[in-house]
Amino acid sequence: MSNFIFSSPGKYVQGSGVLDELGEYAKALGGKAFLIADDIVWGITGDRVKASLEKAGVAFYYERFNGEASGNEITRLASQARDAGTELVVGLGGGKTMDTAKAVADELKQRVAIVPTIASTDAPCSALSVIYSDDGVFESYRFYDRNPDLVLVDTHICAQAPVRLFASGIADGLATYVEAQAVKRNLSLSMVGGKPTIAGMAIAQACEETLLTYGLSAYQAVENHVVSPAVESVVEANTLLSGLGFENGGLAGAHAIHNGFTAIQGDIHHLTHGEKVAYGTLTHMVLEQRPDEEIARYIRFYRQIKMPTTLKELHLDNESFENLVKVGALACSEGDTLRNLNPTLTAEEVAQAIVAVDAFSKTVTD
Ligand SMILES: NC(=O)c1ccc[n+]([C@@H]2O[C@H](COP(=O)([O-])OP(=O)(O)OC[C@H]3O[C@@H](n4cnc5c(N)ncnc54)[C@H](O)[C@@H]3O)[C@@H](O)[C@H]2O)c1
Ligand SMILES: [Zn+2]
Repeated sequence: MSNFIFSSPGKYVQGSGVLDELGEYAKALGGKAFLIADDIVWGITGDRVKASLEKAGVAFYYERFNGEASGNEITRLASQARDAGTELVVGLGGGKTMDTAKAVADELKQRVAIVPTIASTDAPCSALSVIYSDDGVFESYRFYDRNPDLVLVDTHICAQAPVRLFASGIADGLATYVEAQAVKRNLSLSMVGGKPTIAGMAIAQACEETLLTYGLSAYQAVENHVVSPAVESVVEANTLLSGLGFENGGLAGAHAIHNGFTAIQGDIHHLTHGEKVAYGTLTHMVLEQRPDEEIARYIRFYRQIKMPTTLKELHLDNESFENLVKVGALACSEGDTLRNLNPTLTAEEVAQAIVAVDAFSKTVTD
């Protein structure tokens, strides 16, 4: 018998302007920080990060993130950090930067602080990284003993980012309760290797409720680059509730199908994690035969926040059925979570559900 397990980050701090407090919070984790960010993110945050760390007396070394959470990039950065003699890893940016920072900290057995600059995924709080090849094909999940020691989210910065990334975070968050329910129903295990706790399921449910209640007005506020109370709630749902919810509730079809999409070459590569997860969630719902009206509700909501609900919007309308079976095959692979939805599913059945989502979506009226 497995145990009930709940795992979470050491500290979560969210607020408008909170980036200026990074130094104060980081000080408790180490005296010399290794900072990872790409050029865009460093351009947005660099000066404030440096000022805040200097003020708190935390020394630092900055290294540019090259863009992919791959084994080679992790090895390169870990070796830089070793040479620089730093004690703490700080990852600033989107999901790939955070996943890389967590892996680098794991290589070095050091503490890690995560500073999301977009509310685009539920990567910040989790004790795992999604690892890709240098070319961006999904390879594996890498699990850690502990969650990040600190997650610090500046809501003002997240609201300045493109609204598409914010909507992608909402879509990633909407998958959380759908998948956790499948895990629970199938008596499967969560991402922390335990049976889902009441806490884990309640958080996943609160995530869905928050997003469906405030998601649209928050989307409109971020489109205008302002922070409203709804934006604060949705940033928390995208980041904390979704993160705790998926990890402690578990993943199933939506994310396995998202991972499957990386098997296809072409324009789908330019879509965000959340956009692919949105379609994966609808496919998951078709596979578990949710009532039409429930699926239609999700389709209408995704449309309002401009997430894809058709194969055309996924740039897969010209793809052969054979290639969709390849997506299904990758989703069905041993290391992935489709079995938590239904262990008997085949690659063909997944491909058919992908087509069925498109057919149904075209008939749903606003
Ligand atoms: N480890 C986990 O638990 C977990 C969970 C969900 C997703 N993921 C992973 O996260 C990755 C996707 O993350 P993502 O969608 O954030 O994309 P990303 O990390 O690939 O890219 C984010 C992009 O947004 C830019 N950006 C960041 N902040 C910005 C800002 N404030 N303004 C303008 N641009 C900004 C960055 O420069 C970058 O180009 C995938 O690899 C996925 O597998 C991991
Ligand atoms: Zn996700």
